[in-house]
Amino acid sequence: MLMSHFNNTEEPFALTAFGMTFYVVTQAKHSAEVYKNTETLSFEGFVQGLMRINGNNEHAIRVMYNALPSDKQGFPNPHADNLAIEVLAETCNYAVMKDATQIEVPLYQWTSELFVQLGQQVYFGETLAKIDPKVHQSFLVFDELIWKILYQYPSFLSGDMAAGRGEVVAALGKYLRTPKAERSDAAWIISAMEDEMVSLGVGVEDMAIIIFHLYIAINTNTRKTIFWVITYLLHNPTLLAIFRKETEPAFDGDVLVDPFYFQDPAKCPQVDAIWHETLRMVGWSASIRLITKDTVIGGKLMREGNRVMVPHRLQHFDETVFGEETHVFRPERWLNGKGLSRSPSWHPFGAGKTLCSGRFLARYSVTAFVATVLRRFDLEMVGNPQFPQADEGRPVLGIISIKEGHDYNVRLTARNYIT
Ligand code: HEM
Repeated sequence: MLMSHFNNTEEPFALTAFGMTFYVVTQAKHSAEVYKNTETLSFEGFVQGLMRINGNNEHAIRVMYNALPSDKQGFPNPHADNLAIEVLAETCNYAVMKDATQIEVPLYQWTSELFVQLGQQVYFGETLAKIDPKVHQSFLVFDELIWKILYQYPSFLSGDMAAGRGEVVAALGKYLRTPKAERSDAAWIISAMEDEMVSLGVGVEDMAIIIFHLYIAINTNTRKTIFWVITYLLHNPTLLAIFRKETEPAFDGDVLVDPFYFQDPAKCPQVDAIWHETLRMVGWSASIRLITKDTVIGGKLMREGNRVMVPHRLQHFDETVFGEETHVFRPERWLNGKGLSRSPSWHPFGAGKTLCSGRFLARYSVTAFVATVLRRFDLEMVGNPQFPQADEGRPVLGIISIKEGHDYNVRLTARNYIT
């Protein structure tokens, strides 16, 4: 009902929920005004609010938003881990091992746990998992309940979310107290952020919360995108075969030797189309800005102190832009040469100054993961599960979760044709 209300509305309008007013901007031309206006509409204001809710003190927030030193060095170079049946069985105690070549796992749980563990290892090395082997699970408890923060639920109703968050922040605190020499396998960005925060006088407790926000950014959306890509492929075996075939040249045997191969739409047009269509179907990105001074957008006066929201998901279902039946997963809509990915209505990663800085890494890691799984395993659904429902009612910061009880089992069988 809310969606149809939005769809029928051309001009920005105000929505008051839980005592807070949001101005909602549904038109691409008006959202461009929002992104361009960095003077009176602030993304930082929104994120700082999040930092406060998650426990950062004012000093830490202030120093994090002062200009940083300009002499930064290069970026880290994350790599993917190898997958094997034995590793799978060892790393997930819920997996049912059928024999030496076959295993069954609940797909959402498996992709989430595995990917968060990989992300954690790439950024924090081995140390964080040694400090708390269950930290990735605590994060997932928090991450599935993050909507309670976005809805500003009172603390007496958010104990479960806060407990998950508390465990991750506590582990990060212990990590930061561990002598640096004992965690030299951390990615450059973690180590550099820590050095800069120390030099700015940020205490360990605050550093842990700040790094927790990075942990969220790294892990929340990629794990879910992997689940949805695999789900769409499993429900369309022809497409799955195409994905596997197109990514084949990037492998030597079962080893991924050229992950950049399938980032190129000219070499892998179908992978490109599947990536975009998945983001379109399950992306719930909405840019939110704090209004720091009365501002007019699309002829509507927006009052200082409130927030303006651009719900990109609505624009992604606009049939005048994306073609017929936008509620149906149809990757071919991206193959029609109309340059849809450059459309002003296409914003799965937000836009403007705060466009997601992880968008290339996200595509790289999701496609590398899915291609590697398909290269090494035959994948099939166990039984005949219904298509999992997306939990559209709960806000997230990017990709939609599944509704509770909608996870389903898949069987992975090691492929033995590989040379
Ligand atoms: C499919 C995966 C992803 C999606 C859909 C996604 C989506 C988004 C969205 C919608 C925003 C807000 C932009 C705005 O309001 O203007 C954002 C911001 C951000 N994302 Fe992502 N993201 C993904 C993956 C990642 C990854 C893997 C990383 C890090 C490794 C990352 C790091 C960030 C950061 C640091 C910001 C804040 C940018 C800023 O303040 O300048 N994201 N992302």
